[in-house]
Amino acid sequence: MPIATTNPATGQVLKTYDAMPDEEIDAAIERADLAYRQLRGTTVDQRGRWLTAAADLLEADRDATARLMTTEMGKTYAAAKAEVTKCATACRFYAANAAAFLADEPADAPAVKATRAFVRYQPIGPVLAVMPWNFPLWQVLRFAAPALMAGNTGLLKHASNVPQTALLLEDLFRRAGFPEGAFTTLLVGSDAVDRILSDPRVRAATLTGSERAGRSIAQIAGRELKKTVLELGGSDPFVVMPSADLDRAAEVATTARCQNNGQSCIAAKRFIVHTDVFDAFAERFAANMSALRVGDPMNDDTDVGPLASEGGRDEIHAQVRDAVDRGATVLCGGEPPAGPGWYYPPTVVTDLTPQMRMWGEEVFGPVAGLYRVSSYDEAIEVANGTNFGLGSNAWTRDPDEQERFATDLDAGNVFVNGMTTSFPELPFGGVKNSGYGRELSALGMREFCNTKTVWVGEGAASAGAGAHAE
Ligand SMILES: O=CCCC(=O)O
Repeated sequence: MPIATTNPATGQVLKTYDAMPDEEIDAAIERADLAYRQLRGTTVDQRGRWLTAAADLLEADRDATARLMTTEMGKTYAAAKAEVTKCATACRFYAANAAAFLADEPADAPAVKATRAFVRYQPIGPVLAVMPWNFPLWQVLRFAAPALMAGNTGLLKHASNVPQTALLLEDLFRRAGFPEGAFTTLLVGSDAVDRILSDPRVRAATLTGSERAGRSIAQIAGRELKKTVLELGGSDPFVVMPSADLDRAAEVATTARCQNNGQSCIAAKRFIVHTDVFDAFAERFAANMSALRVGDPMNDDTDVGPLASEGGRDEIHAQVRDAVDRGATVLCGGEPPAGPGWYYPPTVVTDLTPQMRMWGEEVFGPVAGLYRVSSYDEAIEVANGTNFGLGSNAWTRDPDEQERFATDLDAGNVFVNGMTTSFPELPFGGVKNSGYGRELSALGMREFCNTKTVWVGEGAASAGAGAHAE
């Protein structure tokens, strides 16, 4: 895939880049390693000041950054502005909380026959981040903010269709004051990942992307014995039970499916509805989906912009066609409009069967699958019946059912009477083929720390648990 900015609203190639040669990659890794040695010697307060400066810059440059993201991958300008704001919030969150997250944790010293025992969190070095185009700023920031606060450095291999956003990120951290090399964008293709991750100076990798990309990174990291955090695809269930507030559920379902033009790993994709309320929900949902305005992502009144690539648009249309050819029913949408741009209308498909691609595959666009079930158990069976397990949503006003869904849904996130959303305060990640490890919260920061056990016997000097935070 060429490294290029191509406007999905027009199909026009706006800017292309050559991939970095190997010598430049090696030099960047060297700078990242040197910066790590420098950064780990700074205080958490200092790093917090730099990250706060990054938040200030993000807010000051919000509109221009949002325009760039919209131009590169087609999300609506309104969504892009919200993404920038969310990134600034995450930076402030980690600037404020890193000291607590990194503080020594005292353990029960007498139980382990020590005078003192504690856990200390320390950085591990340069981390490779392989990131996707769908939230081109947020996916990177949610790795970079905790990683830099912990004293690690970052090497970014971003998706090839968002090179300018990738370069903006490097510039952001430099302008915020982080040392040269603390965060570097590598304009490279995926063929360079093996070389980068095999370098002994690179200590770990995080990837948000496809299952195929996750397997590839995990293989290299396995060979090199390096830690990985993987956030892969999802085909999130959205279960609606008879006691649900149907108007609200149908409204949130529409947002949950079509957020980011339908291209979110945690978008609700499979709508599993109890037969008692199926028709009422389906009518509301299809009406809401049909009412969404599809068009130029820069227009304020656009709800759904183009898909990020022609291939992505063709893929979801092929999934819909496959379902229809095998007997599914389209309640709305289902045909891409003529004309320039990679648009696809909000679509609802029902009468799905396990033979259809849509049943088990992730659909990465504004296309909803609607499933009828006749009991709680059947809802759980369908909801858990894919290889994915990222987010999940359950709509019920029955407190017992709420409890049961929280336990029974096989996913990294369960949202009851709401849509799956990432928050800096909450861990984020999946199970099954949706990946492993957690981003965000204290857990996300500690994924790339050495969780060091310190045991001190008789006669030791008095450094110790409680205050230390690098
Ligand atoms: O695409 C997956 C992540 C989406 C989010 O964090 O909101």
